[in-house]
Amino acid sequence: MAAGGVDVSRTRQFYKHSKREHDYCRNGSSVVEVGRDFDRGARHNSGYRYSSKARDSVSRRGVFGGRTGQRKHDELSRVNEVTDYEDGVQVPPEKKRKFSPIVWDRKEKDVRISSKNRVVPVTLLSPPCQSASSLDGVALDDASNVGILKPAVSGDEILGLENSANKPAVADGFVGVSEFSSRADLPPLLPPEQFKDADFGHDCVEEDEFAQTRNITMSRWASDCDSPKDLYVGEDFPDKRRSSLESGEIQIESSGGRARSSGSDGEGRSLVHISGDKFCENEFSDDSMDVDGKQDADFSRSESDSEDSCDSHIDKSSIGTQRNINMLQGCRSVYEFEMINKINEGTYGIVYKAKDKKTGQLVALKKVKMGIEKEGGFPLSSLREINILSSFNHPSVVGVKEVVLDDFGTVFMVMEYMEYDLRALLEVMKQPFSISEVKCLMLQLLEGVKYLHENWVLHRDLKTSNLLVSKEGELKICDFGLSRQYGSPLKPYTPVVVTLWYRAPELLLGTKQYSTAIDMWSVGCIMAELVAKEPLFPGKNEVDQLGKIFQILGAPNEEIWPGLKKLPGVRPNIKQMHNLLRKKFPARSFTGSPVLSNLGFDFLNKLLSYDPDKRITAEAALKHDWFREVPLPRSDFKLNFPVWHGQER
Ligand SMILES: Nc1ncnc2c1ncn2[C@@H]1O[C@H](COP(=O)(O)OP(=O)(O)OP(=O)(O)O)[C@@H](O)[C@H]1O
Repeated sequence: MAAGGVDVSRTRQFYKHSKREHDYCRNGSSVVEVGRDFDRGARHNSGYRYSSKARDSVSRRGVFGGRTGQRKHDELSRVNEVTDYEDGVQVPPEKKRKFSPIVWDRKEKDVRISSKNRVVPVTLLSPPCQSASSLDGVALDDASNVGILKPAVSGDEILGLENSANKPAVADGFVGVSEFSSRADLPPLLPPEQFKDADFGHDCVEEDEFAQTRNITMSRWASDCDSPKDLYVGEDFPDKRRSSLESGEIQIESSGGRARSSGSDGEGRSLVHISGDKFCENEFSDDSMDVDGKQDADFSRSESDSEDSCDSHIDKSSIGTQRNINMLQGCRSVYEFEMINKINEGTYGIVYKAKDKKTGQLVALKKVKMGIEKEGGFPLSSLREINILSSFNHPSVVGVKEVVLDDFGTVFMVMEYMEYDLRALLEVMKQPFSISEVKCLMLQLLEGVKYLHENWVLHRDLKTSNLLVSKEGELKICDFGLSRQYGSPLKPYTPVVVTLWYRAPELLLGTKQYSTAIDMWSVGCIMAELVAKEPLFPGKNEVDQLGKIFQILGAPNEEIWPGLKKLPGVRPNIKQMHNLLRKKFPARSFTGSPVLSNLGFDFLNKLLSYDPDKRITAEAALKHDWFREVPLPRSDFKLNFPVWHGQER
């Protein structure tokens, strides 16, 4: 293990030594670009150019506007629950202080949401410090209609949130927000151990079920203010019930409404606040608009909407380096973009390539699909994604510039446009990536994952189709719909996360207290896929998935994975005891098998360690000697595939 980290500047030096050429680019000629590419130069305008300088500055400056390493250390060391790392593996779960970049404020503010026919009072927790108070957000009313909040100026606000129908309250989907009729109804906080032996499965309640209130909150990500007092959500905080909330979780007030278990009629009031700015009055009567069809290749409409900005009241100096600076420039209309083509469709959104008519910049517009979660309405996973992405600023995390709306209230996330995703790329490539290219991609991925984990976010759905790549060879993590913040001590979360093929064994075995190691397992699966050009564990269901893992890595036992027998999940009947990973990735091959050097194999093994506490962390992974041996990470990595049309993609 190297003593120092492989930071990007060093990596770039490594790259320079690499002479290997792309061996796959010439094979991509059958793919034809159909979409119009208006402004290639503008691709990175809102994002972050992949330069060593810029990357260094991001890693040096810390993440949320000036939290220093020392400070972090002090805060962490104030408690006796610190996760430590030795030789890059997580030392068994000592506890660390819950410390999350999002802290929900505690002072309540009465706010009313203006509905077409009524004004709904909701409780808005005021931001912890001044800079955050100038921020707006997207909100849901009790009918799960989305609105964009006006900046708070007094305790008695009227917010422009149209409430068109008395639909059931916020969908939970993966998020599973608890609702209670009032604060007084809140059940007592259950300690995690009471959940330990609970059943789980597809009905398993998500972490938010353990949240006790539904309060509108303000993201701390919107603020530079990070006094330790603000950050503590633990014993310092008088209201234990609220302190039990996983910090940073989207909290929703539900008063006079229903408890989910009661299944009553959705009279409750709910509001979710995510960072943003600018009050936009919109009608949210129709939750979807067929952009493909009706709007055709242009979102044409009056362009004057975009002029309607509210910059004036924003103290930009207080915003720091966070990405939500873009959201502060006002909520624009989607008609200010010209749609070029559909790129792809996921569970939660349809992604279009579009051009900003004003700037000519290419963007990706992700249209939020309404009503796809259990209770209909605006999906909380999308709120979560917007909240997280608009707060993050890292070259390896896809940038969200702003949120725009159409006339029907459909929400679109405006993201920086990336030409490829890794899954699609692997499918069309005839040859696998070279090792130096894999290293280049892995370094970028690990930097992004390290950034997320340092900021207390688990992605929970890392996979090749959620890794976007630009023609310049930049990799960016996308799709934060399943991601969530975590804290310490760990709380029980649903194990039903992460796409099956990339799901860690502890999740498959039903653990509810998991941490960053689950993402690292996914990173291991991704690395194997990049090297071999095919998924490592393509299971058909959860038992089959575990079987595939056991067949290659050998069935785990208590010796290599202490605590294994306590995990509740079903084990496939596989007696294979030997680790056959080396056979799959030999040091040399004459048969075309993907090869890995000893260091490469050691690295992959550490990513795919059964025991999550021994699994390598992102930080340690970046320091692994594999990145320092020849072939070095490629410095001039570019992709020459034509950008294929959405339909083909
Ligand atoms: N910024 C972007 N630039 C270009 N393509 C993108 C961008 N964001 C997403 N895509 C494409 O759209 C696809 C779906 O995006 P995304 O994963 O964010 O949607 P989703 O609905 O959350 O998907 P999932 O079903 O995996 O949850 C991606 O796999 C990628 O191909």
